[in-house]
Amino acid sequence: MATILDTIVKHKLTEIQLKKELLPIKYVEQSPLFNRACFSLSQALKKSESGIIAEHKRRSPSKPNINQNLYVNEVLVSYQKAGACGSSVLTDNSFFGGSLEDLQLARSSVQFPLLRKDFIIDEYQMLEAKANGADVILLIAAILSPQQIKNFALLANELGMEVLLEVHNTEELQANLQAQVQLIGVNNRNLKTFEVSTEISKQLSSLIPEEMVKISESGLQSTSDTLELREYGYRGFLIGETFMKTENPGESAKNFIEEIERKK
Ligand SMILES: O=P(O)(O)OC[C@@H](O)[C@@H](O)c1c[nH]c2ccccc12
Repeated sequence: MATILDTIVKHKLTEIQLKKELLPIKYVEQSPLFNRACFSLSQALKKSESGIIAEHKRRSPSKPNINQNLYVNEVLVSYQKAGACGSSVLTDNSFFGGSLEDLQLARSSVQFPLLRKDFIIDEYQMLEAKANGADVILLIAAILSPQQIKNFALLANELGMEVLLEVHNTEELQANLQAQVQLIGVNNRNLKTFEVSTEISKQLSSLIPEEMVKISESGLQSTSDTLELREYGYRGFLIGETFMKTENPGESAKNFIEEIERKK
């Protein structure tokens, strides 16, 4: 049976073909944002006590309505004020209700690292990420070959962006230890079944090379989750729904970060 990931990737392929016809790469590279210097998420996380990367996410395949009533620029400004290290902005439209315009609006609102959260399967999307304001791109091991990950990571680094490589099991991690990536994210959510458990972050932590910043992604609901994972070497915590499902995500992020600082 086709999983949701297969469906998303299939859809992306068509979408990218169309985009390449509408806007060839040479025009993407002419964006005023294309040559700017990027913010470093890995540096921000290393310096931070809380390590929170706060995500803007309206909906997802498993949650059709997280929060559709907010303005991305307002959410992002409040995340930065709350003391987040950076933000992740969903740019997939069909399955998550985001867009590249969201990323651009985010870029014009804040001065901290932005991750383009999408399903990257083609170099075109990396150029597009840079041209629309991203500092970091996500590469998902479950949908790419180790060779693609190596090549994509090199290109992203050449463009001045950092790479967050997302894995969900030992095989995906071990197959990609050669890639030049700055950040490794362990997704606590199995994208094939939607099950969530922080156990996977704990299990994989000791297999991640020291020089890569460890990030635990998804399903994090409380400060005790992040404080416990810090003991396993995690320095970054990617949180979407816990903040976005509230009326004021920035306020939720602020309370979360203040609580971490109090407990430490
Ligand atoms: O909303 P959560 O459970 O806090 O999760 C955030 C983030 O980790 C999640 O949105 C995510 C992780 N990897 C992805 C890949 C694609 C789309 C989304 C994601």
